Amino acid sequence: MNQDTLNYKAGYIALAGRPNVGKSTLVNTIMGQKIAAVSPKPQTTRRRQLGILTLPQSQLIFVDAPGIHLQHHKLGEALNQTAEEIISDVDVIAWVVDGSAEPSGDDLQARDLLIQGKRRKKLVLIVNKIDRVLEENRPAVLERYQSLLPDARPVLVSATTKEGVDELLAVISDLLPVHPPYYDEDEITDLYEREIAADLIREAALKHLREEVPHALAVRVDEFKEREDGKTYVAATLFVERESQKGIVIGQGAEMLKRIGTSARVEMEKMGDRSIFLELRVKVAKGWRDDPDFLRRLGFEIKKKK
Ligand SMILES: Nc1nc2c(ncn2[C@@H]2O[C@H](COP(=O)(O)OP(=O)(O)OP(=O)(O)O)[C@@H](O)[C@H]2O)c(=O)[nH]1
Repeated sequence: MNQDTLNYKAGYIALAGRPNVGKSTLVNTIMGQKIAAVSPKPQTTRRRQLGILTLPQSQLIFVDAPGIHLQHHKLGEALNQTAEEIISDVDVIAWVVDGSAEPSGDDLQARDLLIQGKRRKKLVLIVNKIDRVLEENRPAVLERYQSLLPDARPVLVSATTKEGVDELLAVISDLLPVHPPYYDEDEITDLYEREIAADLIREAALKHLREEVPHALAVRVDEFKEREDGKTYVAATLFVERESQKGIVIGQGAEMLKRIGTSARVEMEKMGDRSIFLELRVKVAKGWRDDPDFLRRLGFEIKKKK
């Protein structure tokens, strides 16, 4: 074993914060490709998202914890529970906040959840969106958030301009335990392809449907396989709660579903650099948001790290 292998660091990092602070955008920036669903609407991240960054000296496994929020549905509970469980199972917890906004009640709620599960965890404070903050105001913004989590190592970043992102990676790498890499570089793509496909389809649906159905929509990827003609065949089901929503998702003459399919396919092709044949269908699953079995099947469960 050479020196490098002995000092290699690897670990899990939870990105936690209220919805819309830019967690998904940050993961995408760090990974340099589209991994997590990004949308201007809050609460797009419905389940555990992973981006794994393998550097020469460290492997950073990002867990994009769901936006922590209160909701009456069981889905809300599942989201909060997921966040808690993720946090108890990581090496570093990063509290992501929006530096262009004042700290809000939701921020504090997210922070309290982090502190609760803190036990021996390393903390990082990621103040995002600093491209929207004037240079001279940045120290004050940093101080305001830092006073809310004084034990954390603070970093100012912009997920959109990439400012501060290298420093962030250095700070996190520094906090990780010495550990061999958890994943081979090749393994990473296969592992998450289906999940990424489901997210891209969901994202496309949210984009086209606007306010009409979003929260009642779940996506399951049923098939994902390479075909002999070189295309990748992907079949997925969009679940809605009511017949009327099914009609909206399909649209007149299946126009809406076609539009969703095209957008999703384009994004999937961009990401994977290959041709995709995408088949979508829509099904009604009444009350799926309150059905624990359904939620579990869609991936709202915690896989323990290996
Ligand atoms: N100006 C600016 N906008 C950003 C930055 N990071 C994210 N955004 C925008 O903020 C909005 C929310 O970003 P997301 O990445 O979807 O937020 P999120 O925290 O993952 O939200 P959920 O998925 O709902 O938990 C999007 O419109 C992003 O384009 C940033 O550094 N600067």
